[in-house]
Amino acid sequence: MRGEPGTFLVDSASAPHVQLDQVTLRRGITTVFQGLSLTLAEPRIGLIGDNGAGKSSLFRLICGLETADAGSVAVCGHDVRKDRAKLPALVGLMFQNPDDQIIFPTVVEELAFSLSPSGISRKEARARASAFLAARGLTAWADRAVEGLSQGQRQHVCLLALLIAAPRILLLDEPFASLDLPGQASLAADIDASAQQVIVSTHVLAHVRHFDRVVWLDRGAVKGDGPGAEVCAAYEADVAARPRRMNSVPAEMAS
Ligand SMILES: Nc1ncnc2c1ncn2[C@@H]1O[C@H](COP(=O)(O)OP(=O)(O)OP(=O)(O)O)[C@@H](O)[C@H]1O
Repeated sequence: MRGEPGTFLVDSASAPHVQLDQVTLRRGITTVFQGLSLTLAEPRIGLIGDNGAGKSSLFRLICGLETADAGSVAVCGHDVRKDRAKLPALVGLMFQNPDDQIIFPTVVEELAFSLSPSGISRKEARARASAFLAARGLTAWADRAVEGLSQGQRQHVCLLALLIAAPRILLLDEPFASLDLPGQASLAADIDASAQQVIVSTHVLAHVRHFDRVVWLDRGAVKGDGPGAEVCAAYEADVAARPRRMNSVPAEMAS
């Protein structure tokens, strides 16, 4: 159900949703968003766009890691600036780089830490983390040193840490990037099966083409917004029509 361009009307106040109202965000000398308004309420949403379009910045705003210079960001009706204590139960981010997320030396400790906002004891958290790994056939991972895992395995740990915390909204920032094919299939199944709202940023359109909604960001603005098949096709056509880059310098840096 659509309202103004780029916005959706939320059917139920209790459904997980994110609302940005006239958001301006500057990072360093870059204005990433200027007056961006967006309502994200569908259960599965893809986020696509060129390098530097603002996908990670949008996620950082939603989970309170960045503060808007103007405008407001609300998650499930809670202003992210004012209701910070409520955020862990509402929204979680799987970082693009696992090393930005993982802080504990072993897998089980990292997962147990994800449960700390729930207020349970460390012992109970560790027991639940162990049981969670066992239920997924990953008992052998529990005491493994995170630094001894591959990049893709660390990315998997980040996903597990998010799943065990079970916030109402999962933000996955290029989650497929380092995964092998079985890992990608497993993650896609996890996303499909998730009871939570899942918003996925990716450069691999096959992972979001079937979503009911995909948002295409272009230099901080919404350039396409609608069914995944349509928006992905429009983005591909746009890319195909551009002059081919002579080297790998991003367009924003080439001018
Ligand atoms: N730490 C930072 N300090 C200053 N500017 C930043 C920082 N991180 C990103 N930016 C700028 O913010 C803009 C948006 O970057 P962002 O990382 O959100 O894009 P993205 O769409 O996630 O890109 P990618 O697909 O490469 O991950 C870019 O112009 C980038 O140069």
